[in-house]
Amino acid sequence: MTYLGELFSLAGRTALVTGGSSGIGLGMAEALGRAGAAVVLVARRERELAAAVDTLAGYAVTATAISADLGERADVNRVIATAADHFGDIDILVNSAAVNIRPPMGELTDADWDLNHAVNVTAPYLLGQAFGPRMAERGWGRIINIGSQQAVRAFGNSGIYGVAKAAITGLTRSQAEAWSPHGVCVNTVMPGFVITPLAAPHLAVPGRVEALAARTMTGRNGLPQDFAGTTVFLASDASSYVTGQTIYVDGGFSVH
Ligand SMILES: NC(=O)c1ccc[n+]([C@@H]2O[C@H](COP(=O)([O-])OP(=O)(O)OC[C@H]3O[C@@H](n4cnc5c(N)ncnc54)[C@H](O)[C@@H]3O)[C@@H](O)[C@H]2O)c1
Ligand SMILES: O=C(O)[C@H](O)[C@@H](O)[C@H](O)[C@H](O)CO
Repeated sequence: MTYLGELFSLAGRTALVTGGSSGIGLGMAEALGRAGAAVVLVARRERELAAAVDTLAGYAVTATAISADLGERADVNRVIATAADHFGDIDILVNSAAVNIRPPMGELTDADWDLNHAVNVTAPYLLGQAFGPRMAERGWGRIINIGSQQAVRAFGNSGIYGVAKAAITGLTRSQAEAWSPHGVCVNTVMPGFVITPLAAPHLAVPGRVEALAARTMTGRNGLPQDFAGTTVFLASDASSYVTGQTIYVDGGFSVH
């Protein structure tokens, strides 16, 4: 194998990507698959999942899908119980599924809070609890949790989303402390503003997208493919001494 292959190849690895039917998760799944991993996508809608599997097949990526509502604990448990049936044990876990519930802070309901936490925090926690120890037993693994610049700043009407994203950075550090001694690296990727379906409310506001682009250093908003390199790095042997970290992939948004 070439030097770069030894560092970055994911051949023989299996990755599970939540939110893999759309946006950043789909971009990450494509990157993992094109670097050699077999990919299991988890999201709610079967039609979108099937389309994503087809898209990945176009890049010769081996992929399959599990339809599940990660806000429902029974569904999370089903994912945990069946994930290895497809391509074997999960070596790489990417937690990208999330919801952003946007009423003004004072108008949020208890149900909003519960859903926000179920999808954005509890599901990543439960999946980590299931797969992290198994990776540690096998002596190799990678967990990539998706945070957000909203972990460290208020941003529009999505206050409890920021609470969840701050929790994700803490979860990452605790998982890293627990499993890094056994070859499992755990990191948070922090997007800035990325053009995906989740960002639709911003896209609908005239001038908003341009204003957000101007707040980056690169002068443009993010796209799902901007996460490819960081994802392959964090999923591969190349990152074996990088763990517990909060890694911004945001065109400089967070430091501008
Ligand atoms: N787009 C941005 O600007 C931005 C910025 C910072 C962080 N992020 C984070 O990036 C990640 C991906 O977001 P995106 O922008 O690609 O959004 P997206 O809407 O394109 O994708 C979200 C994915 O999560 C899945 N999902 C949502 N609720 C689910 C549930 N209950 N059960 C199962 N799957 C569910 C959706 O099916 C979809 O596949 C999220 O963690 C998000 O918080 C996005
Ligand atoms: O940090 C973030 O998660 C983003 O900037 C978000 O606010 C999104 O861009 C948008 O709101 C879609 O959720």
